[in-house]
Amino acid sequence: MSRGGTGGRQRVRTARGRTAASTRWLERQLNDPYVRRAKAEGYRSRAAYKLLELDERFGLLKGAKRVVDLGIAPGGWTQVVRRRAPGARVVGIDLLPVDPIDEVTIFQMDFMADAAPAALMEALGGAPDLVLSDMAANTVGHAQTDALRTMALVETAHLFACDVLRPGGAFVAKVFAGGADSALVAEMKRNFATVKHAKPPASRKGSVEWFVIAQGFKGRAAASAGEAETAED
Ligand SMILES: C[S@@+](CC[C@H](N)C(=O)[O-])C[C@H]1O[C@@H](n2cnc3c(N)ncnc32)[C@H](O)[C@@H]1O
Repeated sequence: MSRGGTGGRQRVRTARGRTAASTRWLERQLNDPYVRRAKAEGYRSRAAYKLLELDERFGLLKGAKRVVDLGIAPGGWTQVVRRRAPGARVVGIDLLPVDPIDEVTIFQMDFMADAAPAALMEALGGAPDLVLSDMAANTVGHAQTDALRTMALVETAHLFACDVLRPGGAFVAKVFAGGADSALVAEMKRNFATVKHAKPPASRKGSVEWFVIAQGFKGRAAASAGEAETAED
């Protein structure tokens, strides 16, 4: 009886906490110029502006013919790709369902599943010029665990990119807490001509989100040589 009573109070407190959090979220949405712009310009998410800004700075989409979008939902980044690289073949994957986007193949699937890379590549029909990853692991509220889970996604996305990109291609991934860890950056530097970190203006100042931009893929031979070296270390 007393346990039930305490649980009841706990539930009320949790529900109140949730209501306060959703009120704050709603206020932030209403005051966010990127949310208003996304609505006016027909983008599904404010995240679209992050890719637009990264593209302005790094010229990622110029001439892109094949693009993979990891963590595509709800589709803002892919809309940017479709507008900036019309005619590009785009495939995307997400745990969540995504409303269809013209001429884009979308898998509702875990990117970490063994079958995911082959499914993406079969639908793409050739080596991509660009692999994008805006994936973020669902947070569990424990900072270290959350960072590790997101880093696992970035590492897997990087391995995938090195397996499939055409030479000269590029890889962009969301990372947390100031950047990719130093071992991963070193690995990327072996595989790409340039590796930079950026925080586009559309990325909320208070968030720990950054992006790593690796351009000029050196080709699978360089990537495999790096793997062999690491195995011998
Ligand atoms: C920030 S959202 C992407 C927003 C998107 N770039 C846009 O512009 O609309 C991150 C997405 O990554 C997805 N995600 C996280 N882990 C994933 C996984 N293992 N496989 C596939 N998608 C994943 C989440 O479901 C979420 O929809």
